[in-house]
Amino acid sequence: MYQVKDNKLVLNHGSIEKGLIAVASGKGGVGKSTVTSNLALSLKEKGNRVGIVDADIHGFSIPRILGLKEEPRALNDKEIIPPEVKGIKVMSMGSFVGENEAVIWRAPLLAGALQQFMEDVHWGELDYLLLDLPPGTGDMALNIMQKLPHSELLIVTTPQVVATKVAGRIARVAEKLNINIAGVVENMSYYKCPDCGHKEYIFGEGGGKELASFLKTDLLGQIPLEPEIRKLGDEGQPLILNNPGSEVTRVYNSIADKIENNRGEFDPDVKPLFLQGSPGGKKKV
Ligand SMILES: Nc1ncnc2c1ncn2[C@@H]1O[C@H](COP(=O)(O)OP(=O)(O)OP(=O)(O)O)[C@@H](O)[C@H]1O
Repeated sequence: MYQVKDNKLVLNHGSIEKGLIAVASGKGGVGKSTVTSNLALSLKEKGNRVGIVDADIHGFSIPRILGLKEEPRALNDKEIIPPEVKGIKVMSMGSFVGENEAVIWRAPLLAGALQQFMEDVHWGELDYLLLDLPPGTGDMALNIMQKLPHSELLIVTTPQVVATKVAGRIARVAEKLNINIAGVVENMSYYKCPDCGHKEYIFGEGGGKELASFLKTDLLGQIPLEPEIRKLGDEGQPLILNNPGSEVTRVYNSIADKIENNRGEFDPDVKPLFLQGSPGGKKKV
């Protein structure tokens, strides 16, 4: 699917220079796609070239959140031009798999589509490619991680104990596959009263921190529960572009900074095709 050369992932029609980040969650609905979209924009605002693969076959939400209307364009039967929205190149499985197609049929399609996305899409030179994984530890998320051993796992969870427990499971799967963990993002951490500033921990407190310490990784940030995130997400206007001075934007920018600073090197000895027991794909430097 790609080769590692000069500390880059070299694709047929492009390259990934800094990171292939797989965004995962144990449970659905914790805000994985919202985090993927806003983080992609924050990385882009810092001058990075960013692409997203929406592989969440249970609900393709990236196009809605980013306000993407355009479809990918086929140059011929082997080359695809990805649509671009707000400076981000996006390929969504939704363009290839019917909304009403049964999930059981989608799994094999997903594996084929992912390969096609990596091999046939004209990504050009990217700094980051973010993958919005299907929620949970099911075959689909596993399959993607196996095929992309140079990816790093970014885990999104709410502070709820049950959510962090399930998120922990996917991290352990990643560990078995020797996939590096980029860190944990806690979403919907608290609601701050706009009048008095009091913080209400609606989904409990401390889950993200606990999960990060259990996985020996970093808690990269805690994103508040903010009605504007939902509203703007539904309108295709992600919050960080619309409210650059907000606390939420500040948290996203700080997560993006940490990702930039923790950048490792792609290990050329790891081959893209999964081999049991092969070492992790990105060395920390
Ligand atoms: N911090 C937040 N504050 C308020 N609403 C949020 C926040 N994060 C996400 N949401 C909202 O929660 C809902 C679920 O978010 P999203 O679709 O990103 O979740 P998901 O984990 O990708 O879901 P799934 O993978 O199950 O499709 C959306 O309506 C989104 O706008």
